[in-house]
Amino acid sequence: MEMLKTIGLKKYFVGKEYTVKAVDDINLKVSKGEFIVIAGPSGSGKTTFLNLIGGLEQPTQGKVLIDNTNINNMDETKRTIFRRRNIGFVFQSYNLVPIINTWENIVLPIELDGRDVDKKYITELMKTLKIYDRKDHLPNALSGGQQQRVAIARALASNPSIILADEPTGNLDSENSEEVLHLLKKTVKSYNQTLILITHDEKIAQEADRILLINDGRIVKESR
Ligand SMILES: Nc1ncnc2c1ncn2[C@@H]1O[C@H](COP(=O)(O)OP(=O)(O)OP(=O)(O)O)[C@@H](O)[C@H]1O
Repeated sequence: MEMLKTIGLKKYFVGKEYTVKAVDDINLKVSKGEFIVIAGPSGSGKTTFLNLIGGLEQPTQGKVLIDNTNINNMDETKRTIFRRRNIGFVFQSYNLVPIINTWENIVLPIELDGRDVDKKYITELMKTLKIYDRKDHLPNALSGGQQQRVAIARALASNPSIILADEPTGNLDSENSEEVLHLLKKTVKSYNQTLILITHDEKIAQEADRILLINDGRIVKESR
C-alpha cells in the first residue's frame, strides 16, 4: 500500500538576485512500513524535501499525497491538524518542555489536540525506547540520548503513519546515535510505520529499505 507520493515536487526560493532550486521535480512513492534514508551533500535540498513532505512548507509546484490525501490544497488550519494526527517529526534538537516531566512531554501534543491518551500504548512505547523508568524525570535530568528518545516517543505518541526525522542524532556521540537509531527503527517496524530519515551515518543507511541520494534538489541515485 502506498503511504506517500510526491508528484513533480518543486520548491524554488526566489530572491531579487537569485533563484535556488532547493527541490527540483521529485517524484517518489513510499509504501506503508518502508524505511527510507535520505542522504546527500550539505545544501542539496534534504531538509526542504522533508519539510515539504511534512507540510511545513508549501511547494512552488507539484504536490504531496499522504495516504491519498493531498496536503497542499487544504488551508493552514486543516493542514496543521492533519499533520498533528498523521505525521511525527523528530529534529536534531529535542525541543522538550523543561518544566514538565518526561511522561507529560510525551502526551502533551495529544492533550493539546483534545484527545484521550492511550496510556497502555504510551507505556509500551516508553518501554521499547527504554525510558519508562525515567517517566517522572524532568528533561534536564536526562542524558542527550535519553532526551532524544523522549522526543521520539512524543513524535510517535499519536501513532502517526509517517515519521520524519532530520538528522536526529546530530548532537549525539556515535554510541548513543546508534542506540537511538536502532530503537527508532525497531519501534517504527513494530507499529508498521513509515520512516523517512535524513542521516550522514553510513551504518544506519545500510539498514534502510531504500537510500535516496539527493543532489541539487533531485534524486540522483536510488539504492537498496
Ligand atoms: N528560506 C530559504 N530561502 C532561500 N534559500 C533557502 C531557504 N531555505 C533553504 N534554502 C536553500 O535551499 C538549498 C537546500 O537547503 P536544505 O536546507 O534543504 O539543504 P540540506 O541538504 O538539508 O543541507 P544540510 O545537510 O546542510 O542541512 C540550500 O542552497 C539553501 O541555501
